[in-house]
Amino acid sequence: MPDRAITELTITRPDDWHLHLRDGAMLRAVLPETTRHFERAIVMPNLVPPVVTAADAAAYRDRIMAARPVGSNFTPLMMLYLTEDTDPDDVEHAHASGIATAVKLYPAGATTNSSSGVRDFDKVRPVLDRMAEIGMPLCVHGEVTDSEIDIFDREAVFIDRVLKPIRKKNPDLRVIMEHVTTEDAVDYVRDNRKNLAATITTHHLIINRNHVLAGGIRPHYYCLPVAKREKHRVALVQAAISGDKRFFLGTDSAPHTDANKLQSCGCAGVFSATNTMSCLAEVFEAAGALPKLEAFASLNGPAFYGLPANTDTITLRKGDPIAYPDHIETGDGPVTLFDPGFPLHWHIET
Ligand SMILES: NC(=O)N[C@@H](CC(=O)O)C(=O)O
Ligand SMILES: [Zn+2]
Ligand SMILES: [Zn+2]
Repeated sequence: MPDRAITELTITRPDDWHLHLRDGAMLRAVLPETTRHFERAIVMPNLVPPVVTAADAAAYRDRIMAARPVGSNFTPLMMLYLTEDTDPDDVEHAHASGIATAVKLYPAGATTNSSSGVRDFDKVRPVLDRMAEIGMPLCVHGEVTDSEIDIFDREAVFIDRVLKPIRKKNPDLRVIMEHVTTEDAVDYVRDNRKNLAATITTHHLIINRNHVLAGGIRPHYYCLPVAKREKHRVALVQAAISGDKRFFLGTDSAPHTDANKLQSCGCAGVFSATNTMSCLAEVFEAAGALPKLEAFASLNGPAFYGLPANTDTITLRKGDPIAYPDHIETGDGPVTLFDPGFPLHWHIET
């Protein structure tokens, strides 16, 4: 039953546990879209070249801080991009000095700018062992890259072939499966109580693969992992609204210019920073779960990362449909905003 009776909701200010801010002109254009509603975000390290060392992360953090809008208290939480050459001592230094919050595992070739990622998972074992020892979380893009595995099966196969062996060898490692898209991933996280959590994106709560492919190809809905069947979207919504502490928001807002999206081989990524909170309010309202939005967007993430929840709040108020822009301008060209396909009535007051 939808929550029609609730028209106003005040929640702890949310955080985004999976965000792409890019760099340079794109960073300057997209950062205010996140800082308007969010207090903190885990910033993905897949720049070109990637953010690999503690020094890279410190320099990138400085560039983000310098790009913050005037008056913003936004805190970027930095992440190191795991390569086969990553030095465990540098990772420990980044963690101990507060420069980096987590490490990101991209299987080589799995997604945008992942060519420096991991091919041989045994080569990164010393880093993973050290992370388990010091309590530093590992975030994973959970898709295998083998060309013979169907793209719709790559997440489920990754769980069996890569994630299970890593977690078996390293049960103390805290792992976050990023942007889960399948019932299989939801079940795997639910069945494994210890040291495992998952982020869910806004768009995967709203679109299934028909939205991408039926009645014409929709490049702005193309992202990785690619949206799956409707039953998987429903499983993601159930996980998000459950209040289960192991599921939390990571928007995976991933800006690409329209020029890079709209071509014969277009980039993967959905840009949703601007309207994410309004979209989520619609999803939770439709599911009769508005009171669970705070756990998903503001409480479960910091709890898993061992950080305090924010002390500030935002208020969501239901009103006339909001006229969000269909794109934002950046120095690199326009970036199209995620279109949920339904009107957004929830205004965000900060
Ligand atoms: N999700 C995406 O489709 N794209 C992300 C990369 C990622 O998170 O896998 C990007 O950097 O553009
Ligand atoms: Zn990813
Ligand atoms: Zn991402």
